[in-house]
Amino acid sequence: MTLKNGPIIQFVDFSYAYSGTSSSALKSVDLLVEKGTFVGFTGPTGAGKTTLIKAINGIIPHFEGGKLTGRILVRGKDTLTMTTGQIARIIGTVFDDPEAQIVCLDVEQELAFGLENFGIPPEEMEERITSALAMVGISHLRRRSTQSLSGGQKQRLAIAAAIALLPEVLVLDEPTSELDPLGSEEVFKVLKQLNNDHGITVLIAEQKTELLARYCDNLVVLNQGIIAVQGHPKDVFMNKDIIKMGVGLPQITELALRLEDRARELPLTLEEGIIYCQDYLSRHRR
Ligand SMILES: Nc1ncnc2c1ncn2[C@@H]1O[C@H](COP(=O)(O)OP(=O)(O)OP(=O)(O)O)[C@@H](O)[C@H]1O
Repeated sequence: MTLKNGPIIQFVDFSYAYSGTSSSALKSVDLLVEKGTFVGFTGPTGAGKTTLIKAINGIIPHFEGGKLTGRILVRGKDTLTMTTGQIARIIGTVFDDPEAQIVCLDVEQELAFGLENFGIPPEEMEERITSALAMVGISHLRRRSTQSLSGGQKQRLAIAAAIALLPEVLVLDEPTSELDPLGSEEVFKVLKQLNNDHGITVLIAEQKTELLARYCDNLVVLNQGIIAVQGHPKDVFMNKDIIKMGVGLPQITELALRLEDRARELPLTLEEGIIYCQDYLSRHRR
């Protein structure tokens, strides 16, 4: 397969079992992520999404141990030969539980902490902190104590702390789990903006298929540790197998499938849904 911008992350026949378990959480995963793309990972609970994220940023196997075969290459280099510090220079991570990620007492310190660890000069830190907070819409919280933030605000802070480090790749494990629909949409908008304007490759594990449908260039469905389906969201949601796996379709897509089993082209977004409904009504008007 030829990629316009070349691969940034590559899984080569990668399998992994957590220590003390006999069955593999990921099985023979082959995956090529093109630099600059926005890739979503979804699948039922226990499918291996978190495991895949932890394998990309080196937590697996560097911290988790376990047994693996195959390779993961980041910018062409095997993660086994890199330290987690070296991987973190390329890959920023946001977990679903911001509590586990936030270590400082106030918002500004939280961002400064990562920048100091990366040896960013003080004169550059100010600009990075200001722009990262603005990008996720929490500039007004700069002086607040991290303990006083709501769950959603903490999630935004965790994202700001990751993007302040200007990673080439951002991996996020359900970063909108604490957010309402509007807040979730805003996070995806921010990620898309980072992807478009700064060329940051975004890899996001997420259950909210409406958002994945709207924002991803490529969608990967995991099931029982294997890549069951992957491709453009439109093609992935056309595949009926994913419903059997328990992957929820975007509501508008589900509506179209209920109206006609063989819809010509499935709508994925509200805008496409409106066009689809107008077309459906004109075809079924007596
Ligand atoms: N630390 C661990 N030790 C042993 N087994 C684990 C560990 N973490 C996850 N697993 C197992 O690995 C498999 C994949 O889990 P993983 O958390 O990657 O799935 P997931 O798709 O992220 O699920 P969810 O949507 O529920 O977060 C599951 O069978 C899970 O029970």
